[in-house]
Amino acid sequence: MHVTRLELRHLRRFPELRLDPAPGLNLITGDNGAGKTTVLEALHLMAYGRSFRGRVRDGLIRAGDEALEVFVEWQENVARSGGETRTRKAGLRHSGQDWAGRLDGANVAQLGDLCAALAVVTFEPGSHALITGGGESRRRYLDWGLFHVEHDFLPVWRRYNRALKQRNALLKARARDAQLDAWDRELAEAGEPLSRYRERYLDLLQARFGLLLCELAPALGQSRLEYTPGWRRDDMSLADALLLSRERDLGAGYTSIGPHRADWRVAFENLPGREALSRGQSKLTALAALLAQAEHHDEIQGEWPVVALDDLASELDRHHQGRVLARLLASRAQVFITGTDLPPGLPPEFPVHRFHVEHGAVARL
Ligand SMILES: Nc1ncnc2c1ncn2[C@@H]1O[C@H](COP(=O)(O)OP(=O)(O)OP(=O)(O)O)[C@@H](O)[C@H]1O
Repeated sequence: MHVTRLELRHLRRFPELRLDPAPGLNLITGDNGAGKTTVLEALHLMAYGRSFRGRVRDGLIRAGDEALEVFVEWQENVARSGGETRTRKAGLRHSGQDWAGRLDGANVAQLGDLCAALAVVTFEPGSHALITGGGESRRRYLDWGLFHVEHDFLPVWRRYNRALKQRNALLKARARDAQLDAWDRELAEAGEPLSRYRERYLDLLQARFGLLLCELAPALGQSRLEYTPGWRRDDMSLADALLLSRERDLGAGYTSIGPHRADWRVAFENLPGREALSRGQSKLTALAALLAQAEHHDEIQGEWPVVALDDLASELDRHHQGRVLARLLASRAQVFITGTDLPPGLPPEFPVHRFHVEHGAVARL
């Protein structure tokens, strides 16, 4: 899949901006504060419904404006049609309170519909949190992959989250057992398959992740991805676990166990745990996880997601940059890289499409 047009309005410093990227490697340069990251942020916003730099109400909308708008047009392979492509278009308007989305000319009821249509893998300065941060980003990682490769996943995910919201509201209101029984059943019926999807997906990434990490950070040795379901699944069903935790949950006012508490971790042969990773090593581990996901997407969907690498040169040394870029070039993925200059790890023979951001505008070099 590759983006052919990206337009944004009232996003951070830009009143408006349009970028017509090429397939392959797109390099966006500019001075500090020029707005390079904002361009990737716009793409990420469309693909995830959120920024990687905080909430919309925390300054994503340009000062003095009411709402931001992003428009993306992209080409994607039509699955199993022998190389046929189609053009897709999505638009998003966000005021901080309300949002409205359009996909291929029609309004969408859920932001998730946009996220499921446009696949973007983003690696940015905060991406090490995937390995060293809290479990939410790791659950989101699994769910993102599943949205894109498993058609039946989204309804299960929505059903689970709706049931969780209802159960939590009832717990807060200290509802009666009969009411809670119904939502426990619903939560368990959605939560069991949700958990199996996630575990199987992580398992499918296992081999690719191991190879990528060996290539990117050989000193870390062998590694394994390990899943924890969020309740003692080996001992009991989710329905039983919910019943067992009901008293405690009524006291706390929220559901303390279940797939919304699931997590995964990387177990290293040569290290006691993630705490022993250097910052650079945790970045490389996160990158291996993201690239494993992108490769898997390619295997299932027949094409790579768009890859957005923010400030690559400050994240990786030139040796690692070179390896990552060589791998991406071989994949034929569309890649966006931002930086104040050409990344030092970029081999001179690489074909690159260059853009420069300056004074609130972008120019093709
Ligand atoms: N809500 C806002 N309204 C107006 N301007 C904003 C707003 N939020 C951020 N900005 C400005 O927009 C720009 C955002 O820059 P961005 O982080 O995209 O730059 P960059 O080129 O990636 O910079 P760096 O190289 O320093 O990482 C900055 O100049 C910032 O001051």
